[in-house]
Amino acid sequence: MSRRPPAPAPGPGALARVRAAATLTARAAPLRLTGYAGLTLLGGTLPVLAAWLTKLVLDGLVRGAALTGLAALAGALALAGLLTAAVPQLTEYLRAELDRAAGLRAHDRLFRAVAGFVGLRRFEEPGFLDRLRLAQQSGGTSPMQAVDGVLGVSRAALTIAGFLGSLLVLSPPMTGLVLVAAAPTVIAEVLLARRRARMLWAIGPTERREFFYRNLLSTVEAAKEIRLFDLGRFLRGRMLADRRRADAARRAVDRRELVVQGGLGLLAAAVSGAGVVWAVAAARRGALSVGDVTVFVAAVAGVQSSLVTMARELARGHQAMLLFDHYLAVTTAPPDLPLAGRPDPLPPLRGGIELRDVWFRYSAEHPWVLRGVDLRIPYGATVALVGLNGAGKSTLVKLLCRFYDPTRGSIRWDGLDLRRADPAELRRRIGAVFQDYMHYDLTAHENIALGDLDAIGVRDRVERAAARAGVHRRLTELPDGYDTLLSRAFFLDATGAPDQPGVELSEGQWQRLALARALMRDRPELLILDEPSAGLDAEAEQEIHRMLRRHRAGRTSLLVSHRLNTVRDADLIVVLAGGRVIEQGDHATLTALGGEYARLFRLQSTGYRDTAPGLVATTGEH
Ligand SMILES: Nc1ncnc2c1ncn2[C@@H]1O[C@H](COP(=O)(O)OP(=O)(O)OP(=O)(O)O)[C@@H](O)[C@H]1O
Repeated sequence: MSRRPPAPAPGPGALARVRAAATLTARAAPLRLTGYAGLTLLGGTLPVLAAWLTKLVLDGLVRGAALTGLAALAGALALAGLLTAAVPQLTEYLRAELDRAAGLRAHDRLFRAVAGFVGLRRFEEPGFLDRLRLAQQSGGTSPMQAVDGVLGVSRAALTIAGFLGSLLVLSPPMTGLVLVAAAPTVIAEVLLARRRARMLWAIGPTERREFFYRNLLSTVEAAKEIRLFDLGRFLRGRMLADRRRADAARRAVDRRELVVQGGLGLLAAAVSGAGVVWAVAAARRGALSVGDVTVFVAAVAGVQSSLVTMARELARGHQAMLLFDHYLAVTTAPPDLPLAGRPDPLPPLRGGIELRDVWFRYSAEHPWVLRGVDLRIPYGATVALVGLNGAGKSTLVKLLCRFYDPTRGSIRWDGLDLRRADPAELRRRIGAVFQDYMHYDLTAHENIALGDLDAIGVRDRVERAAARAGVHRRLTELPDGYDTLLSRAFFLDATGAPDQPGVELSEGQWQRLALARALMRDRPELLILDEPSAGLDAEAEQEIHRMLRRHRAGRTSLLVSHRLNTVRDADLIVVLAGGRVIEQGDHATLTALGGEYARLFRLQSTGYRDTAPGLVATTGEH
């Protein structure tokens, strides 16, 4: 927490938030909410009813009232006792049920909202990620807590109103004293809740970092390097430092609560002690009956405890509201890309894709990555994009998929600016394999079928894609063939089968699987292959490129690769440097030109021919 994060943007007003939480809960389980609200409010009236019935019984006994009257009162008192015992149990059950229903709905909405961001920008904003973390943590419980807060306050208000009425009858000055003594509690609890919510927001980044260090400990990917470089102690130190910083912030709020709530508790005890002394003295003088004393004692205790409950419910509700605010901010966030109100239909690709003076940077604080790129990917042609690390190749791929819009300039699909197109429609027309592809902890079949969900149950389409990517045989050799779970983290069957752990593939095999996933779309109008063979052995690389050449024939495709021998037969090779296209042409033209491409190609082919150590066969750092 070296730097205080920016305060969260103000959310909707308190009433609007309560309404949103109540609507979400009511839509999740309307009947259960009605039952819960009814029982909660009934619970608020029962203590007052019991106190008055006790008073009437005692006064009746002292007066020597008739047996039938007394019996009726005693029966009513017993019934109130029964209800007092049963209502909390029922309320608790309904609360748990409502909590589950509202939690399910809230998580579903959150998942849909996050999956619905069409671009990637939100996932790179630290402030938004903090909100998302808080929304994920509290999203399932905060709507219910907010509703609970409102109902808790209403129940306490009912009890207070009942007892205050009783107190007013017995002693107006004492009523005022009890109220004055309770006011600071209400104010303090609300202020404490605000402070706690602000503290939770402030330690968000620290906790996120701590989670990162903690998570490293359990990931296979990090395990090798942690051991090799002996990073365990270093990472533990970092993790503990972050944990301690977050704990210190929590402790400071806990201590403040201890002091404030302890002091207020003592004040309340003093007031109620004074009240009891006054009531006993008044009864001794004959100003109060025995029943009056019992009602008075119950009323002072009832008002005080209900005021404390009300203050706590207010505070908890307030805290839940602030957390719910993060949930609302995520679920109602505006689109991360400006979407056309009525997108133009994307025409079938016939002419080609054109980048016109495309400038791009990831944000106003970041440097320009692309600086006026002009490029044409003609229909039916294979265009290869080459350049040093950091030249902007993957960024250009992301713009083509419309994960971002160009900062300036435009990308045109047969003349249509991609900003005017529906991103989902665009992505349906594209087949792509990215440099940083995913490993899904799912079966081999599912890992491939995700490329076209319509084929999730169609075995032969999945097998055809796997065969094209050269991984079919390996998959049939797995213990359960295509149904083998590709994971070391989970077991196949959530209900058991602990003797069937998953299988882990080699990186090259995973890459083929990612390629098979991309090839599930039978006839993509644009095929994007960003380093599709980086993890493959030389033989596999040749084989994959031979297959891809066949697959690409007559299709529009963009191939990004550092291995220049795999791009030499592309129709057009484009060299990117410093965010601009510096050369383009086919292999023969570019080698004859003797520029950057020729230099890189020579460097790589010399690396293969020369046996002298020290010669590097990669394109190096930009
Ligand atoms: N999400 C991001 N936010 C900010 N900067 C980024 C982001 N992604 C990439 N960059 C920056 O953009 C520049 C271009 O990155 P890009 O990944 O497009 O290069 P590349 O040509 O694909 O490199 P490589 O050959 O290493 O894959 C780099 O300087 C990188 O630091």
